[in-house]
Amino acid sequence: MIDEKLKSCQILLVDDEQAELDAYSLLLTSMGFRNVRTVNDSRLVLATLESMQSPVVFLDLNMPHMTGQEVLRQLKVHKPQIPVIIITADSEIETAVECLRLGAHDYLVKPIDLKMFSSALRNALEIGLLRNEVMSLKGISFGGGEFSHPAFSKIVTRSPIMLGIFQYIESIAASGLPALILGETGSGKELIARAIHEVSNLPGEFVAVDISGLDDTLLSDTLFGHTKGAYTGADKSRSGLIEKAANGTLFLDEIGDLAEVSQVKLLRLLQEKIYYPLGADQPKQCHARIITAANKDLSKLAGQDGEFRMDLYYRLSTHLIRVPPLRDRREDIPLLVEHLIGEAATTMNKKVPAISNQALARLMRHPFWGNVRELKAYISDAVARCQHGHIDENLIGERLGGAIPMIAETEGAANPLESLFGHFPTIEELIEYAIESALVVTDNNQSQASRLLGVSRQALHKRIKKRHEG
Ligand SMILES: Nc1ncnc2c1ncn2[C@@H]1O[C@H](COP(=O)(O)OP(=O)(O)OP(=O)(O)O)[C@@H](O)[C@H]1O
Repeated sequence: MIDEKLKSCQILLVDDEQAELDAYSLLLTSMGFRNVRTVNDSRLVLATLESMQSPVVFLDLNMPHMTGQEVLRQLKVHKPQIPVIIITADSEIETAVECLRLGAHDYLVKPIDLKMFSSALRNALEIGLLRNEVMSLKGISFGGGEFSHPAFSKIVTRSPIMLGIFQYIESIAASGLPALILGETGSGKELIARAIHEVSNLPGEFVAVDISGLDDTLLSDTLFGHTKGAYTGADKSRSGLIEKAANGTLFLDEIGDLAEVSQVKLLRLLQEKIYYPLGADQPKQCHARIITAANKDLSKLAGQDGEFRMDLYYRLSTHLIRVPPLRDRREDIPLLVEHLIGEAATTMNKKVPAISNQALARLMRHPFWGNVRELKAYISDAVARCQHGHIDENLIGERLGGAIPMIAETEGAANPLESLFGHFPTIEELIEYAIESALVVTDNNQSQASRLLGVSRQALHKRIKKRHEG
């Protein structure tokens, strides 16, 4: 029997399978528990716990993104007072026992025996309450969502998803295994990669390389280096970026553009940790951690389209981070605006201007297809042009004028496209409009605009040239 006081305690169920979460929720509700919450993405556990009072956590072991073990390690650092009950399959008992060593309160083997379930839960609830009483008597508090590592101070955010990513970074930083960062252009993937490097405390350098537009020979030369005489003009041997990143991190951006033959070389590098400089017979050892990023959904490219090798995708995405676009974390916009105004004013040696509420509201409604980079361009422009220490709506509106409006701004029209063009546009007009908007969003950077449009830099350049000629 579980007494009424305990039934008002909070319980968090963590499992990637919704059916399991539903079944345990139902069981707990039928036992009289009134405060049951569920999380199906293990990266969000810490963020969810921020708003819970002395809960007990039921944790599945086998989950994507972060395993139960990784979550447990994180909880033991940030919320050591919370009792965690591991739910495990028969085949995972060894791992469950390891979890007990890491500080889990108990474990239950599937299929769950109701009596065992009830007694483990009562025990955990009592322990949890006791720990909280002791902590409040001693005036101790844990957590609070603080990320003290200086690496995180460069990433301005208060989005729970981004804070969940910080927690994830803390737990994977030390593993040294490859990480793949997916997200739209300008969303902060490189900042995240740098944060992983810094939190890892590796002695070597962080070396970033944008591999889009590099053919296989150029890529091999850049990463692997060459021996003297490897090709005409190679009059000196040169070590590649893998060597430069030794004991540090090699960050390969735009990995989705990697040619098929280069994909094979990268796979070998990840599997065997060796590579051959151009012209060399002897392999060299790779001592760098590999982090990659893409603004295309590589899992789709690897899946349906087969453009990207599935085996390589799995290797690269041992740790996987999806950075949300800015329009899905609008709560970050005011913070970023304030930060970017300060940064721009300092660079331009100007007094930090204030921004009007209307100007901010205008930014809050904007879709930001170019994400933080686009916001940064608007703010730098506004700071440069503002005259009396004040950024008003006009200053922002002039810049946003040429960009794609949110669908909500065209509400009321029979069709948003008709309202935008004054008639239903042809495909050609839509393409022209998309190109123009991408150039506005990226501040006329053709390389970034081509990424935004999903075409090669050469294709965009050709199109713009044709337009000028015509
Ligand atoms: N959360 C943030 N806080 C502060 N600055 C940010 C943030 N996110 C991005 N930025 C800034 O926006 C710009 C773009 O960020 P970054 O280069 O990391 O994006 P990206 O996703 O790697 O872009 P791309 O896909 O084009 O390579 C940089 O100047 C970066 O400093």
